Amino acid sequence: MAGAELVVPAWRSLDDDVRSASFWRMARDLPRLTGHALALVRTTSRRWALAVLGLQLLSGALVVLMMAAAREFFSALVASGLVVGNLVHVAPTLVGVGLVMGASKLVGALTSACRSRLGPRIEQRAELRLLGLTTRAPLELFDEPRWFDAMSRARDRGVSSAPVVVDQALALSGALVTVTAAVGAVAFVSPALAVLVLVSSLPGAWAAVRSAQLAYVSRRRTTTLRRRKWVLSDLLANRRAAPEIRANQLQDHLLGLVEEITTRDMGERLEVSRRQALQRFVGQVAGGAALCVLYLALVLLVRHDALSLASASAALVVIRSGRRSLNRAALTVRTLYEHGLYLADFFRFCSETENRAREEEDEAEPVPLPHDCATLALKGVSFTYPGSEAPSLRDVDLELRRGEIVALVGDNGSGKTTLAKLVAGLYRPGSGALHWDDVDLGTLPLSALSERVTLVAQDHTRWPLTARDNIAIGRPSREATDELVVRAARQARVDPVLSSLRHGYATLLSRQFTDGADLSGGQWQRLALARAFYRDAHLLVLDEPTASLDPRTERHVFEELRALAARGRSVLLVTHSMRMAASAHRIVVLDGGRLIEEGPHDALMEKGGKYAAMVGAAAGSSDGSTAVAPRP
Ligand SMILES: Nc1ncnc2c1ncn2[C@@H]1O[C@H](COP(=O)(O)OP(=O)(O)OP(=O)(O)O)[C@@H](O)[C@H]1O
Repeated sequence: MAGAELVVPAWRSLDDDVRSASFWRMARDLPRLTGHALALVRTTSRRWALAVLGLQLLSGALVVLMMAAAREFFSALVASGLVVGNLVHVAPTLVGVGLVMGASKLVGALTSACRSRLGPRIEQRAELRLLGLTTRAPLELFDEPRWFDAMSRARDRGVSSAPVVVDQALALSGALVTVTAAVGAVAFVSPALAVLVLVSSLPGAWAAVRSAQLAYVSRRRTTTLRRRKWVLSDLLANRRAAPEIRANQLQDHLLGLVEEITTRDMGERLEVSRRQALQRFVGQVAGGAALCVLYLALVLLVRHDALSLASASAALVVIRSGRRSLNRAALTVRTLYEHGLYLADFFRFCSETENRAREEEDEAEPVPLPHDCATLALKGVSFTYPGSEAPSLRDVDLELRRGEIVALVGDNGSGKTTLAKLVAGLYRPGSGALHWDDVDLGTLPLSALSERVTLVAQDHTRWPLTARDNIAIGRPSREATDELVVRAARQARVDPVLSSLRHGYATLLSRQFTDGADLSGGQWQRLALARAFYRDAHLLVLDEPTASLDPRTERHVFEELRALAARGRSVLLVTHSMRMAASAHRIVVLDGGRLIEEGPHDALMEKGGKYAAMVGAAAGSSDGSTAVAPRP
């Protein structure tokens, strides 16, 4: 593991963009990147953004006012000849300076307060937009590495960059207003001095940008390293991995790996700090020299009567704040550019995903699907996962009739889960068609079929919700009465377990939260079944729903399924349990993605083909699946 590299994420392709970005390139791209931030502001926090901009203009006006107030003050001071008795005449001008300074601080504080109102709103907006897309995107996109990578990038960096970009865009506009006001005020008394102010700030700005650039490039270089550390440290503190780590005494080995990685990361960070310190030093020396030149120019201007002493002193006050703002602007541009790239990436991902989802919906006409269905038929269905070469299903013809339990059996990888997912409306077939009676489902959105189906997936989710909600989310649109929830729990034989929890059905099923509880593997499986029973859909697609159940519960669940079938529901049951399969009305055998046998247990046993061989193998096994339950 130590030597293995994780896949380098695609977003590292931005490295070169950022590393090689000159100021001119940034200046060219910035309007486009900040445009994205404005789009977010428009739809979330327009009022606060306008308040910030208004306050920033006010702050610019205060800089000019400061110059005037400081000049008045220094003029009065010079006029007083620094005689103590005359100083009283200086007091009003000093009060003026104090008032402008106070107002300036107040406006600064208000600006920060308004800016801080924006970030959380924007982040929430971006996050909800992303999650809205990830939960609605067609499932096949999750099988496309390129899309998945873009999604991780948008989630990991895009969402958190959104508030940063908005904040930095506002910070930049504020800094530019201050710089313009300061340089304008200085230019009013001496244009040459204004040019000098700008030039003398360059070394500091250069050092700030280079330092940020260094940190960024180093962070990118160590991304893979840090991801490996996260993966490992997550496992070292993970509840599920904890028993295995202890039982197999993996502690020292795993800690050794983490130490190796963190040492490399630390070395890189120390090197960056060293180079940053050097750059800061060079910048400060050059900046100090430039400042000396500036002061010298001021002295010369005063000496040659090109500038009054009062104006020169006032200019000094304003120059300080102008230079500070210029340095801030340089840093802000850097951060804005970097995060702007992530945000642009986020928007690109969102619009591509929206287009893909729209294409999927557009292909389909909104023809209403009859509620009930006598036969769901698959006709010549083939399917290949995105990015795979070999098809997982080949030319499958199959009918699922109302009131029938069909067991789907076959070796590992024969295509059972894939077929179940197609029947559940999660994928469209690559070729062939699905018919809901005489409605071709290819003409409908996939969601039309999902509405009529319930799926218990092989790796069903253990929702960190209360026991009650774990069942009720089976159909969120229905009002979850106690009666309905408990009935579903009883059908899945999980009611006694849930009732005996500390807070009964209100117990949170996650040990990651205080007072939370956990269930055994089989109990979680019963809960997943309860959710399916609660959903009460026309067609139940169950992918190995009893793999973790004890034989008595398995038998009970099968009786429930039979009762559902008697009420006109259809059941597609993916199973490795020959006992369950034998009890189904019909058995379908898949092999290498092809349907090779189909019929009731007795007929298939008589045929002596693949199914009979599987039953024979199970009979010879010690997994307890030798006994074949009574057939319907
Ligand atoms: N998301 C995926 N992307 C690419 N190939 C996949 C994907 N899921 C499954 N496959 C491939 O499709 C084939 C059928 O897989 P499927 O999961 O349908 O088999 P299965 O019969 O349910 O197996 P098992 O009994 O082990 O659950 C396998 O070759 C598998 O490698």
